[in-house]
Amino acid sequence: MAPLKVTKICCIGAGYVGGPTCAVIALKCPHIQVTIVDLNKARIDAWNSPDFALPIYEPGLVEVVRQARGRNLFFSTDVDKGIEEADLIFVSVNTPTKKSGVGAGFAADLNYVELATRRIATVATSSKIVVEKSTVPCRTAESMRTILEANSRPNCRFDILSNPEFLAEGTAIADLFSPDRVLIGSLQTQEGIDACESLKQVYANWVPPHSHCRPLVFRAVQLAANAMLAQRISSVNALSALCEATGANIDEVAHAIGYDSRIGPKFLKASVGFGGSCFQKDILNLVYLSESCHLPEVAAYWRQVVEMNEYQKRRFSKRVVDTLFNTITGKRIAVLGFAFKADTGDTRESAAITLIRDFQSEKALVNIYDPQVSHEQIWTDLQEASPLAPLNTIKKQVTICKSAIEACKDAEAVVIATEWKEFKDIDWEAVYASMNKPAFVFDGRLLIDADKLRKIGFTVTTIGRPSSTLV
Ligand SMILES: NC(=O)c1ccc[n+]([C@@H]2O[C@H](COP(=O)([O-])OP(=O)(O)OC[C@H]3O[C@@H](n4cnc5c(N)ncnc54)[C@H](O)[C@@H]3O)[C@@H](O)[C@H]2O)c1
Ligand SMILES: O=c1ccn([C@@H]2O[C@H](COP(=O)(O)OP(=O)(O)O[C@H]3O[C@H](CO)[C@@H](O)[C@H](O)[C@H]3O)[C@@H](O)[C@H]2O)c(=O)[nH]1
Repeated sequence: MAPLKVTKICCIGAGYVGGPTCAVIALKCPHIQVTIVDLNKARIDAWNSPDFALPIYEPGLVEVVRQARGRNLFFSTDVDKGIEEADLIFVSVNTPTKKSGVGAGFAADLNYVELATRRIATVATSSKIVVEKSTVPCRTAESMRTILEANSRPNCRFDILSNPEFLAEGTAIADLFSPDRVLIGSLQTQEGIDACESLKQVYANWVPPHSHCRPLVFRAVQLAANAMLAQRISSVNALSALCEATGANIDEVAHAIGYDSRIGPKFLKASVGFGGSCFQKDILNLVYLSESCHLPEVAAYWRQVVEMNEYQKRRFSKRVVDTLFNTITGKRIAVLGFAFKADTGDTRESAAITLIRDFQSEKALVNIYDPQVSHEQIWTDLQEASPLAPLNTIKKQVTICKSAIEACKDAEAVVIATEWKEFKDIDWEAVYASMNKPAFVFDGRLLIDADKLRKIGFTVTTIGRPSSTLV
């Protein structure tokens, strides 16, 4: 039998991966009906909102949804109908770090994957290709297969594929339009190979053959890729501490290192610490996998990447306090940026959350501005970071502002926590005029022209460079 030609796709999970990924599939494959389903009604309503106020901010996403929605792209809370109608189903649900039980704090919580799989088994009355898109540990496909086969109806077969997603937030649409690679894993049976071919044909609508559809040999490849990327940042951040202590400049060091073609120039930007929903979670997962395989030295090696990241955040907060004459009690600090990186509204594991919690515990007053993160999200994150403090108490210390200029007014210090381009172009003369003196700027993202700001009168502290008095 020839491989199935996919005509209807369902994606379970309308989040940062499921939404953009399947919206792009719909755009590029007008002959395929794509339905993205989620249990979260508010999220689906936002995807369907008449004014395209989508639940996710991603450059280029609105344009994609605008073209495909209502044509061959649909968003729905009717999970069962989506499953029933589809011939290929992406499982793109969240896999957060487990909070309790065996592996708490390290292992991935696979409960959402299992629930989605069980739902497919319960609802499906015809054969399906089920694609594991979420980041999951090795052998999850086998578990899914066991659940599906144990519960399937007669004449209903399920072929399971692994197809990890490598998009980065902020550049998701560009990454999806031109992926570096598409990996697909399947059983090496004729049915598995055919299912793989069916998914390949979907991607072949826009991904050039040289970059697509390499067979997946090791499901942990995504954990490995993320661990290597995060390790690069922790390495450069460790060097940034040395640069601050010795009088070197991390940007110059990174630039020089990047000329070595074996190292390359990308992902060498020192920062206040990496964030996002993936790096920490995936490394902790790798630590767990290493420990489960009785490889404690390997586990310790990867754990150190996360510890260095925590150290980097702590070090930065301490530098702010030290520079402001060893106390920030009652002082107003403007934090510019709350998202974990620029061009996203996502705040998961954002370094800004840790910095603000540190400033709060030093009894500072904090003004926050971010161009994309909702106020509601900021309050939720701050409450989660300080669970013992009532929200009202937090609100007495923290103010969310409508612009960077407003946040900086009457502040003693400005802290750049996210590299939003607009912070580069602020009227820094006006900011200086509105601040208390001496006016300090702490650049946690190597974003601003420190010399220009010093000329205006600011005392500038930049990650990976010695303090201004030494420059
Ligand atoms: N965010 C990224 O940049 C990124 C990139 C690559 C891979 N990943 C991986 O992709 C997966 C999804 O990540 P995300 O950031 O999109 O998560 P997310 O939390 O933004 O979205 C997951 C969605 O799944 C929904 N969901 C959970 N269980 C469901 C069920 N049984 N039925 C229907 N809907 C259900 C949730 O309501 C949520 O809206 C994770 O495994 C993650 O590690 C994420
Ligand atoms: O030189 C750098 C590059 C990144 N970062 C920080 O690292 C974090 C992660 O950035 P990035 O990797 O660009 O974003 P993510 O959306 O987390 O994407 C990562 O995680 C995804 C989920 O697994 C993968 O699909 C992507 O390939 C992988 O890059 C952010 O806080 C960045 O600010 C730095 O500090 N310095």
